[in-house]
Amino acid sequence: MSPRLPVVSLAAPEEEAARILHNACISEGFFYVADHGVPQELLVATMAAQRAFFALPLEQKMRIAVNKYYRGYTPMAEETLDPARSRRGDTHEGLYFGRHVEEGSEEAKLPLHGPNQWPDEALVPGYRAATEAYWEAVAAVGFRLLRLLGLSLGLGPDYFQPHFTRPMIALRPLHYSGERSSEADGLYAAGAHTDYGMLTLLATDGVPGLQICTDGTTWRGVDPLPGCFIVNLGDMLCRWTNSRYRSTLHRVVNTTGQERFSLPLFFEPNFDALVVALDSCVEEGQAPLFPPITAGEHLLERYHATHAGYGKAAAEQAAATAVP
Ligand SMILES: O=C(O)CCC(=O)C(=O)O
Ligand SMILES: [Fe+2]
Repeated sequence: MSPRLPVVSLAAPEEEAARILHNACISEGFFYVADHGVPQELLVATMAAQRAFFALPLEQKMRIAVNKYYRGYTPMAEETLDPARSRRGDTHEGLYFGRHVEEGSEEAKLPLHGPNQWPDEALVPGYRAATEAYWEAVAAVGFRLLRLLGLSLGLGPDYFQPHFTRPMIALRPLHYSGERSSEADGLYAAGAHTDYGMLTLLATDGVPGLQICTDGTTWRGVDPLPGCFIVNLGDMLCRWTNSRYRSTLHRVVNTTGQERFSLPLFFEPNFDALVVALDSCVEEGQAPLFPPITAGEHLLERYHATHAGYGKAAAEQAAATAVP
């Protein structure tokens, strides 16, 4: 059995939790978060709502197909997370929900910002209420982790806060089909990838499938730990820390023939947050490994590379916001 990932308890004193977090971030880049305060009933209700939504006929789901703000439904195989190794799209469908941004507002001119699309209340009663409550509760856990991240880097608990005043937090309920993955056929539930952003907070329905690769060669399964989130770092935090903190390669492989549901929440900064290597992470006399980039540009680049439907939506949005 592979050694268990580190556990960061949010009930521990912050300095102690930050130490454990630091060690996890420089080694596995994946860890569990315990004592997070999100009620189990809320998780259960949100999972049940997703099951009900994904069970709808495709035609109903397509009524809220992903829009130019990148909110809404993405059908099976729309995403290919590892185009180099995949021969078909990944065997999952999903939904994107972000922070609500009013249509026509200044903020809605930014790519990825706009109103969410919700399924018809009559078709999936309680869906919106559960999903919104879950979004809020898990985003709050993200803010707790943000304090610990600042502390873990010796920058103080409030260091990252100013970059998260209009955050691009996105919840993405996922449904994986029961189709078995096959490396030989280039078929994955979710192809190997690193996450794009800052932090990902994941809850699953307990069906195994998530695997991580920390040494460049071997894959090991990450089992869900009851009552905990699985949290990992994305490339944005890797850039910010000049690769001190790791964004670890992971994938989802269906070895059981069972369907699977998961709820990743991508905890991302403001669109215009400048992601530039922290001085404390760059050796004297050395150049940073990555040029500065805004969080928004970075995310757009990455979404573009993996989503079939996204190029069109992004182009539409860019054309709509272009200054003549
Ligand atoms: O469903 C999972 O276990 C992982 C999903 C994932 O890696 C992602 O959405 O980025
Ligand atoms: Fe991921």
